[in-house]
Amino acid sequence: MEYVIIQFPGSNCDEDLYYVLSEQLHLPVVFIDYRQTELPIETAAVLIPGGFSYGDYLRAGAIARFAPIMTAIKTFAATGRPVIGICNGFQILTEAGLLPGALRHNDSLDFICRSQNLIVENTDTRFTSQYKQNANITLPIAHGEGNYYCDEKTLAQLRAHHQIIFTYQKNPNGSVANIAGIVNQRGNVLGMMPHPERASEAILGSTDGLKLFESLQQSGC
Ligand SMILES: NC(=O)CC[C@H](N)C(=O)O
Repeated sequence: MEYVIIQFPGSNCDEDLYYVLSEQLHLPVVFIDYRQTELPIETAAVLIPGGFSYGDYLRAGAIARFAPIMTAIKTFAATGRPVIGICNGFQILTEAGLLPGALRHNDSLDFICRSQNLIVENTDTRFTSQYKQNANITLPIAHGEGNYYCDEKTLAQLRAHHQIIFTYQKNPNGSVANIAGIVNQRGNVLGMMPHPERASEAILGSTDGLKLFESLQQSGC
């Protein structure tokens, strides 16, 4: 089985993800170009990396959602297998309708790049099983459009189904309910603004991100 990293024009965290999965966890990983129309038959999980797909023109993720590979990703997600979108990947997943809500410009209108303290709100997922419930972790954030928005009804549904996975300890961007990461109702699609791949090795200052990929590995993918 292979871990598949999607490369869009403007992706810039694809190599970081590749490094963590292949060099640190010794998992089989392949890159798939956004112009492809199919995923490998042996795909274990799809990872959409951070970056500035299509230069964030119109709205981050708004053009990438029309890329040829997105149809195959939707079909894959519909089978219940795991899809992770990190930062720009989260933006693409909301634009594509695979996750509810939207990512708006940070309320400060500044691009924010710094370490951020988070709370792991739900460890009963295939992405977070290796964390302790309510653990305080530190991951980097780096975004201009990380301000998660959804309406009251959607927020109530997210809460009712325990779909809020990560929250900010101190809200950096105006996100509704301090939301930093969510899953879909079925629990197989995760979107998060912080970057676990940038916190997966001691030399980077934090290894708090590694558990996310270890959780996925432990889930049998
Ligand atoms: N590192 C990222 O993926 C963030 C870039 C993102 N497109 C933004 O909101 O600015």
